Amino acid sequence: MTTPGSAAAPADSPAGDLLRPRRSVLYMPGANERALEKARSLPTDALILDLEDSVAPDAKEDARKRVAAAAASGAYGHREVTIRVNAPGTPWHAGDLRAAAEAGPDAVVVPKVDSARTVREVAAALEAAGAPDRTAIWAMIETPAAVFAAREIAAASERLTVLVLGTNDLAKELHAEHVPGRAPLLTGLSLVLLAARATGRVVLDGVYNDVRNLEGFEAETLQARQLGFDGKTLIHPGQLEPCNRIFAPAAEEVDRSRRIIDAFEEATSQGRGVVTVDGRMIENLHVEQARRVLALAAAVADR
Ligand SMILES: CC(C)(COP(=O)(O)OP(=O)(O)OC[C@H]1O[C@@H](n2cnc3c(N)ncnc32)[C@H](O)[C@@H]1OP(=O)(O)O)[C@@H](O)C(=O)NCCC(=O)NCCSC(=O)C[C@H](O)C(=O)O
Ligand SMILES: [Mg+2]
Repeated sequence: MTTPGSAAAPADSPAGDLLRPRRSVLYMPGANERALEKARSLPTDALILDLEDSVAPDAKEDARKRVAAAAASGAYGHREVTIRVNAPGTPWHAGDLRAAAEAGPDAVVVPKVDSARTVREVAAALEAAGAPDRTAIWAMIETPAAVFAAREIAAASERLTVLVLGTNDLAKELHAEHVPGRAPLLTGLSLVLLAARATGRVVLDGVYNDVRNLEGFEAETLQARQLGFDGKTLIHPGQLEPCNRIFAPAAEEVDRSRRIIDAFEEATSQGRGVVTVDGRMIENLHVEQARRVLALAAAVADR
């Protein structure tokens, strides 16, 4: 499978779809009609219509109907629309999967996945319920067992395209604290990133809970980009602008990428395999990185 974001992946292949920008991925409570309505005009790359933690048990059935109708409505334009079902083992899981299969969202987000077997069971349930081929599985990695099994989880099904960190649950399971810099979570974040890259999957960072603290949010989002995440999951519209900005290639990065490609092409035409740009060594691997930046910038510009 081609690495996500590889400029070489054809646009109409499954790997090509992995180039789709997923800088910002906004959760919204499935029972909140106002939020479902508002999302139609928000500048988010993707939406997670939530049936799990943000919906009270008494509201689950009603939320399922609202979310299925929203996902089937076609009202969200370029935004990728996903449904987060309740976790395997809960009374709502099977019904949520059937409703999602019928609605045909871009993806079904499965929380508390802890093994490859769970992914295979979800894939089989979606098949049995007649889900369209285009409906992918996004697996949430939010337990220590899932972190250790992340590579097998990622490779368990062709439908599985994205790993999503559940950092609130992971911190809870670890008995860890949420601190600036996220030292207690870094091992887990890195293992999931490695699993995603080893299997050619997209990987999204977890949420930042302090919705009024934009300075803290920006610092964490920058860290996520530097670590290698493709985007971040969000809980409030106020987090969209900084997240989209931080995860999009900056103008200087695009300019430098063009210069790297031009300089390397000129060097190879003269029989050289290495060159410097702005005083730094450039080899073919840097050209591949530069092509990926340009492909991502073009995909973002299409928005
Ligand atoms: C966090 C919130 C409860 C804050 O709500 P509130 O204080 O009411 O926000 P505002 O008054 O600032 O809202 C301003 C307007 O924006 C709309 N809004 C707010 N949030 C959203 C949203 N997520 N999507 C769409 N629209 C939103 C409000 O309706 C206001 O609109 P208007 O009426 O026009 O003024 C709230 O933001 C919220 O509920 N967020 C989502 C919470 C959620 O989905 N949680 C579950 C997912 S996170 C998770 O589970 C993590 C994972 O599993 C893990 O383990 O880490
Ligand atoms: Mg969670």
